[in-house]
Amino acid sequence: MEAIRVENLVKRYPKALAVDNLSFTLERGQILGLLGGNGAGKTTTISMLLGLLVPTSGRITVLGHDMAKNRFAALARMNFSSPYISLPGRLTVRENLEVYGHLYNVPKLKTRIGQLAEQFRLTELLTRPAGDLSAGQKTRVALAKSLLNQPDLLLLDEPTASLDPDTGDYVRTALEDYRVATGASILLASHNMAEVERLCDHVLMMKQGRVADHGAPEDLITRYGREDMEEVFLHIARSEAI
Ligand SMILES: Nc1ncnc2c1ncn2[C@@H]1O[C@H](COP(=O)(O)OP(=O)(O)OP(=O)(O)O)[C@@H](O)[C@H]1O
Repeated sequence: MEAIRVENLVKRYPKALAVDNLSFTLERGQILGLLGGNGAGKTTTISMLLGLLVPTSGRITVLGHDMAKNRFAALARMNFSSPYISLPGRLTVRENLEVYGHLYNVPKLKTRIGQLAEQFRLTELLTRPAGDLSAGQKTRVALAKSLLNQPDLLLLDEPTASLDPDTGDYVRTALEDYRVATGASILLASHNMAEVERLCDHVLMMKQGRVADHGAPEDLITRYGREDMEEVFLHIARSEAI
């Protein structure tokens, strides 16, 4: 059974067809990269996978559950981080993690928060209001929050966009370790092609809401006769074809 199965997914806004008949699967234990230029439909797709947006049509199955009928069963076993969703700013970092921990019914919450604070270098920040943190510090809190319930499926929208190179590298290692330790599946939307090459087993290149191409990063690089995923991305993004 796949972690995610998306079939003929469509999201039509009044003035934009954001997702246009999208189909893909994420195999268990794999990391799938969702790539595409600005406005390609990545965030809209992730929002539908999370049940935050209702699809215009199509079907989403997450961890065996049809999201239209049984999304709470799936949501309990998944989590996400996104720069577009901010944590309550007046609550401290610890209070934020406690609120989410209770929502997810996390056992031994204090210990879990301590582990994640250490892992994401947040220990010194636990008593600070979340709203006062820098962009990179907020990102680390969002990542800690995303692992609170030890999800089987993690949806990450540009997880390292605001991190300095050292912290970005550290976070990528943490995500790899989490996947190896738990067998979790990860969907990763990213504009960082070096990150995609390092982390992703498979990538899906979106353009105007559709799949422009897909494959393992090394296969795409060979197929397009390029040096790296940055070049493959530019080639697909600049070509006329979808
Ligand atoms: N709430 C909304 N209402 C109307 N149109 C929207 C809304 N959200 C997104 N869109 C449109 O849907 C399309 C896809 O946007 P989306 O945010 O999914 O792209 P993206 O691939 O995540 O882009 P980026 O890399 O810039 O974050 C765009 O044309 C955008 O203008």
